[in-house]
Amino acid sequence: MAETLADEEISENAPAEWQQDGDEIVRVYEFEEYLDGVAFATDVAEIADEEFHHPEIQVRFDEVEVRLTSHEAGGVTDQDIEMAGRFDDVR
Ligand SMILES: C[C@H](O)[C@H](O)[C@H]1CNC2=NC(N)=NC(=O)C2=N1
Repeated sequence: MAETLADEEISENAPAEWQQDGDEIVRVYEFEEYLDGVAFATDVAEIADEEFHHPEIQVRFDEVEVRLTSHEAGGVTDQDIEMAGRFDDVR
C-alpha cells in the first residue's frame, strides 16, 4: 500500500494551484460556462477511471471543485499528487 505524505511533502510536491485540506488536496477550477465545467469533470472522471483512483468532484454553476485523497492509505499519497497534475493538464 502506498505511503501517505507528510504535510511538508504535500506542500513541496502538490501542483501550485492545489491546497491541502486535512487528508485531502483540493483545487477549485473556475469556468465561464457551466457546460465547460461539466465537460472538464468528465475529462477528470475518465482519467480517474483509467487509473482506478477516484476524486470527489463537485460541479457548480461557475466552478468545479476536485478533491483527492487515497482512501485505502488514509491520506494524500504520490498518486494523488500525480493525478492533480494530470487534471491540471486537461483544464
Ligand atoms: C476499494 C477501493 O475503493 C478501490 O480499490 C480503489 C478505488 N478508487 C480509489 N480512489 C481513491 N481516491 N482512493 C482509493 O483508495 C481508491 N481505491
